[in-house]
Amino acid sequence: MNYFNSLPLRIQLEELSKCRFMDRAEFDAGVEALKGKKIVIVGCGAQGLNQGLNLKDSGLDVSYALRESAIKEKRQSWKNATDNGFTVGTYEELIPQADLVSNLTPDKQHSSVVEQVMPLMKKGATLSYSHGFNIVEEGMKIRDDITVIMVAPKCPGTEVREEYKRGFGVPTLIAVHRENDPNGEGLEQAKAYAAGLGSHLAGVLESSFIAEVKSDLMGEQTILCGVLQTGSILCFEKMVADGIDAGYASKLIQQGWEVITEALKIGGISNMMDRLSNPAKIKAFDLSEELKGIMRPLFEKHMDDIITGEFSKTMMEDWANDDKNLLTWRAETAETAFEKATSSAEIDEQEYFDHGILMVAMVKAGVELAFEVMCSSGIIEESAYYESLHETPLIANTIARRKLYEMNVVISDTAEYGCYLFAHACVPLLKDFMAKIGTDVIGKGLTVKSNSVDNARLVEVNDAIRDHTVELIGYELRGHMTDMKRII
Ligand SMILES: NC(=O)C1=CN([C@@H]2O[C@H](COP(=O)(O)OP(=O)(O)OC[C@H]3O[C@@H](n4cnc5c(N)ncnc54)[C@H](OP(=O)(O)O)[C@@H]3O)[C@@H](O)[C@H]2O)C=CC1
Ligand SMILES: CC[C@](O)(C(C)=O)C(=O)O
Ligand SMILES: [Mg+2]
Ligand SMILES: [Mg+2]
Repeated sequence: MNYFNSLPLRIQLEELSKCRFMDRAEFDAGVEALKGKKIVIVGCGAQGLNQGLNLKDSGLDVSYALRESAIKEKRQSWKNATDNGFTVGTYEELIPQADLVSNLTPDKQHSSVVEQVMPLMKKGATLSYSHGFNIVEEGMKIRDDITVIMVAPKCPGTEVREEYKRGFGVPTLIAVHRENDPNGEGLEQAKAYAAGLGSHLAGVLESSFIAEVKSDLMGEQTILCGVLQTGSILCFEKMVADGIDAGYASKLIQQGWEVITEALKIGGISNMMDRLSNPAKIKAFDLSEELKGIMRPLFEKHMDDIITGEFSKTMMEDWANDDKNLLTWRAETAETAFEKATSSAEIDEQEYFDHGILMVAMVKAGVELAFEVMCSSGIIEESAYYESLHETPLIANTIARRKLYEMNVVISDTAEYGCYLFAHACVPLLKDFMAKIGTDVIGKGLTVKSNSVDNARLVEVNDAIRDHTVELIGYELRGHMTDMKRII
């Protein structure tokens, strides 16, 4: 039963809007609350491996419980854990001694994993998640003596590790399930876990399972993955159809998302737009306004379906149908012309902006729309910021490595499903828009020789960019991220 839908409206609204930016001083105790405790992570995939490595490097005692077949067959999860020197065992061997069990298996498996693990957990232990789907959308009930917490990095697992190694962290939402905090210790444990990941250096929000689930699903389906997938496919097809070399087009997109969104990460939409010449900025602004008009109903549909539970219902139907949609969409993505092209050509950093005006417009439109629609549904600005603007560069990093394949491997299966769902609706939606697009905004750059523009219009555009709420909250939140490391 859908837990969110079972709650009275008053509690739904309270949970949805729960979000408090935590002060760095609240983490002065570091990992103390988990020091000397046995942490057993179930699953050693994208989040499991990288979270475990950070926790171990932060001085915590981490081991991995894997299903028996993974151990017997020495599967990748077993290799991930053993190659990194962790103790690995079956549920029966490790779970009974665990003080904290972190469930980092795919969302689809949560019910079955929790049903196997729960009877083995000792009295008073803690169960942790990195995404609340199982609790919120499936209504999983956890034994009364068990504390249930969430530590959800707003980021792919690979970047959880990379940012930690750079001496930083990734913004993370923490929460305690309101039905399961028997000893009132959940928050201290979640804080210690987040500190072990390095997240306190980037910013931790004290939130709720519900706010995390609804905002996480929305971010990943739309701007974070859906828009980048849609944009990659459409921009590549357009360039090649207009005679641009496929190797150049492929590189412009594959690396372009990372270069463009690095500007976003450092200085928000304002800085990203400021990287364009005056005429190109005005062009990108106009394109993004048009894109926002076309895509807004689709963003709203995704948000509505996430809030009502319609999205989770249809995804769970696909789980029950052996992931037919997910696997078909995954295979189709592998066959797209963009995915198959080889990226070649030398491209200067500035050229990614000058020749990628449409990509800049897509990022701006996607970030603003995701942020606006999340906030209009009761999600707090800080949370909406992390799920839109902040995380986009981290996802773009994955495309820069090995295109859409890498992005879809690294993100969770839930995010991958939502990404394809969005892209399948968005690609046809933008057909007429793309028919009017020329190589001046994607591939070659504007043909104008001068940087001259009408002053009044430039002021109007700059004001609209800078006054957007995502910029105002972003300015404040980035102020807390002074340790952030540059990657370009
Ligand atoms: N991917 C990401 O970057 C993010 C993920 N999350 C959340 O983190 C959680 C983990 O996701 P993610 O890291 O993507 O997962 P992965 O798909 O990368 O890893 C899954 C791990 O679970 C194991 N596993 C799979 N099926 C089962 C099963 N039936 N029983 C036991 N173990 C199983 C796999 O090992 P094997 O098959 O060998 O047994 C593998 O080690 C999810 O809740 C997700 O929403 C949150 C933020 C970002
Ligand atoms: C972007 C998708 C994500 O929510 C994440 C990496 O934060 C996921 O589920 O993978
Ligand atoms: Mg996420
Ligand atoms: Mg997710």
